[in-house]
Amino acid sequence: MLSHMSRSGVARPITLHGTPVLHTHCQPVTDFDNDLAKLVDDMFTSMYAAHGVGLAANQIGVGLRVFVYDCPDASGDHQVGHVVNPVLKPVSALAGTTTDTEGCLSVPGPQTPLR
Ligand SMILES: CSCC[C@H](NC=O)C(=O)O
Repeated sequence: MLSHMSRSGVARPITLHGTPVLHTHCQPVTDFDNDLAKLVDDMFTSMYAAHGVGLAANQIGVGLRVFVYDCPDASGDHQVGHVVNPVLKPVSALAGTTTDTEGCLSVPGPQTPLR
């Protein structure tokens, strides 16, 4: 996989709320092949083009369980990666809390305070 600074992906349009792919369960990835690598590269390029810090595959119209991120952590260091077939689990109270705001590239405009 290329580093995020030298990716050769293609920026695809961001899918907006109301588009069926955003309202349908995404499918697990079963083939870890060049198509997946190209998808991840396109996702990074699309995310950066949209000035985002995270992007799911269905936000560029692909109904697969994949997301990419490039977020500063609490120290300001960028954490960059991609996740395939994520599983959501409750976070321990020991994980601590933080405050920030969050929006969604597929719902342009609103920002919600987080804690
Ligand atoms: C890590 S939450 C990211 C939220 C948003 N990305 C997708 O909609 C963005 O602002 O990039």
